[in-house]
Amino acid sequence: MTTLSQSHPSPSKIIAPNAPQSQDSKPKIKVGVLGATGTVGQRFIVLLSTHPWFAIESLGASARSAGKAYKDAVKWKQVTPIPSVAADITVKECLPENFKDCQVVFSGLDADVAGDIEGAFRAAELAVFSNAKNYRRDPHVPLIVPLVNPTHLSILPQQQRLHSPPLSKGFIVTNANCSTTGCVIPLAALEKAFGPIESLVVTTMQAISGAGYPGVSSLDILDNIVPHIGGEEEKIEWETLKILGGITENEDGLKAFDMHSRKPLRVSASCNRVPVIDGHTECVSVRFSRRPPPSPQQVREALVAYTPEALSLGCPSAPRKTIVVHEEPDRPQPRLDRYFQDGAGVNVGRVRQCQVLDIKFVVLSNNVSIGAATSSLINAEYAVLKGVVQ
Ligand SMILES: NC(=O)C1=CN([C@@H]2O[C@H](COP(=O)(O)OP(=O)(O)OC[C@H]3O[C@@H](n4cnc5c(N)ncnc54)[C@H](OP(=O)(O)O)[C@@H]3O)[C@@H](O)[C@H]2O)C=CC1
Ligand SMILES: N[C@@H](CC(=O)OP(=O)(O)O)C(=O)O
Repeated sequence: MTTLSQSHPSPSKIIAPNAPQSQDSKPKIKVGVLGATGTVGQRFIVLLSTHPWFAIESLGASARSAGKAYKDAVKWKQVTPIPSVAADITVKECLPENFKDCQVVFSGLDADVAGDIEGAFRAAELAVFSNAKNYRRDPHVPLIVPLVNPTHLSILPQQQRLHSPPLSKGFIVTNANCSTTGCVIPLAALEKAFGPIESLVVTTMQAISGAGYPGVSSLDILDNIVPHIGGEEEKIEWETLKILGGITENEDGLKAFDMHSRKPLRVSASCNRVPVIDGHTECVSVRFSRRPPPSPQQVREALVAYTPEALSLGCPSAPRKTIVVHEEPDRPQPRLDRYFQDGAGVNVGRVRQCQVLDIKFVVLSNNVSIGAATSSLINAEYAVLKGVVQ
């Protein structure tokens, strides 16, 4: 259910040139993929097969797939062939003892099972980078969009200390819902340049691949729009606050996410499923706290100038251009723009004045790449560079 376009740029074209030599010259870190046969799992396999720091060691999925060679277990939907480094690996059940040679696991697990499995892997001292929603609301688990708030990793020592027994290497880091991710990256750029955003109204047009494989039935989605995606609007509304909020230290010395460390941001989201294979499009309107608000041209310049720490630090999977701003009146479009930079950045267009709030624009993000697997990878790269994963 993914990536049917023929226009994938080669991953080598997006590798940032500034990855520190010290990491490149070290032995590769052995990693596992949980949910390796799924939509997100397949994207992990493609990205990891050429990764400069990580090497695929183990693959996990359900009991239905366990015991089979990966190439026989997976319904491969990528436009490139199954990478040879993964094709003959025997898929295992998602039990920590099957992943004991890994330092890191990436999870593309179905949310029905991700909670228990990821918790068991953390308890077994594995570093877990998850796409699933299960731990996102946990007050000790960072919810990280790597091009926005990687510094929230600083809560991990507390997560490890509060675990019983305390952990030395195991932890869980989550990334956000794919629609939240696409929206929050331009918002972060705007807040950096112009201060707090007071209100946000967002309407999404979400791709079919967001629902995994086999996903939405063809009879439901062809020639149609489905104006409901269960739980999605609520996730966008609270995840945005956790990501853009700060971390404070309470009187008891414990760190806590502070979703309201700034003037509370009011968010209203409306979510729709549309007959597009990959790429979520979102129509966004914002009101700034600061008066007068920035002009559309100032907004365009701020979006283009946004440079996240993940890029300047040298995370190899960080896109060179975090936000591409289109000038054409009919861009971005999923079919034309979703694979630019291998889907690792976001595309913004139609930046203009809003007669109700201040500014409105359209954002397109690749839900399977920056909305899922690529974000997990950059989170892990950042953690390596910060010495959190050794
Ligand atoms: N698709 C997207 O755009 C995004 C998805 N996500 C999240 O990422 C996760 C994966 O999504 P997606 O790839 O779309 O889902 P898929 O349905 O395509 O894949 C689910 C994966 O979970 C595995 N699985 C299912 N049941 C079990 C089990 N009992 N034990 C072990 N493994 C199991 C499946 O293995 P098997 O093949 O053996 O059944 C498969 O590998 C979900 O939590 C989703 O919400 C987040 C952001 C974006
Ligand atoms: N619900 C999203 C994808 C997803 O799985 O989101 P989450 O990880 O927040 O459950 C979509 O359908 O496009």
